[in-house]
Amino acid sequence: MSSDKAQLWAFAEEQTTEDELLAGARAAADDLGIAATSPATGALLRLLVSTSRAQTAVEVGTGAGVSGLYLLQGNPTLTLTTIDVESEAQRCARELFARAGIRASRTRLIKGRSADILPRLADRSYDMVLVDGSAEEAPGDVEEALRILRPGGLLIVARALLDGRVADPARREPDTVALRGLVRDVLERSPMSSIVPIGAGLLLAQTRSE
Ligand SMILES: C[S@@+](CC[C@H](N)C(=O)[O-])C[C@H]1O[C@@H](n2cnc3c(N)ncnc32)[C@H](O)[C@@H]1O
Repeated sequence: MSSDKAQLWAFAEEQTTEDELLAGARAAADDLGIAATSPATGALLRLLVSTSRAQTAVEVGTGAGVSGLYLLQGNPTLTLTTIDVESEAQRCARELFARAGIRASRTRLIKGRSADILPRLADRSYDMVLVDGSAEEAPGDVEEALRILRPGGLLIVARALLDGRVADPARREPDTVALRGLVRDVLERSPMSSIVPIGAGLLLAQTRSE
């Protein structure tokens, strides 16, 4: 990355200030070895929920709840279904949502692997799906996300550029290869799509309206 680009990226990341709740959740994620959504990415997620007036969202990768709280802040009537394999992470997220004053009825935390849980969710039922679990499982998660999204719904893949690795053709690790293929595939398939180099990269695609 040129130093100009690095400076731009750092500037964008520094513009979002987080309150004590989010800062505490970020520290809890850190203690668990979980990379929480960056502040600038969180702010964009919140804005996307708000502007799209999403009512129903699904998240793969609850972590300690950082991205979930940003989503929930975007619309006071949003309900969030969030999936993670780690019960300790979900315990932190549940506490965070309670401390933030989120009514329990607005969240459904499901412990399990995305490949087992997503197939149980109904077709064409959700306004937004955020995929932020394992990079190698992201292609399968995206297929399920496209099935459960309603027409005109929004698919978001976090960490889609794995920081800079996806953009570097010399990098051939399995997770890098999986995400490189996924980014290309989603951008080709969806006329309403974009890759945003914020945080570790955010891939956005709107499903076709009917
Ligand atoms: C990058 S962290 C998510 C961070 C979270 N979205 C945030 O911003 O705070 C990835 C999370 O996905 C979970 N995970 C990884 N693979 C998964 C899978 N296949 N199904 C469900 N959860 C998974 C991990 O346990 C971890 O908590």
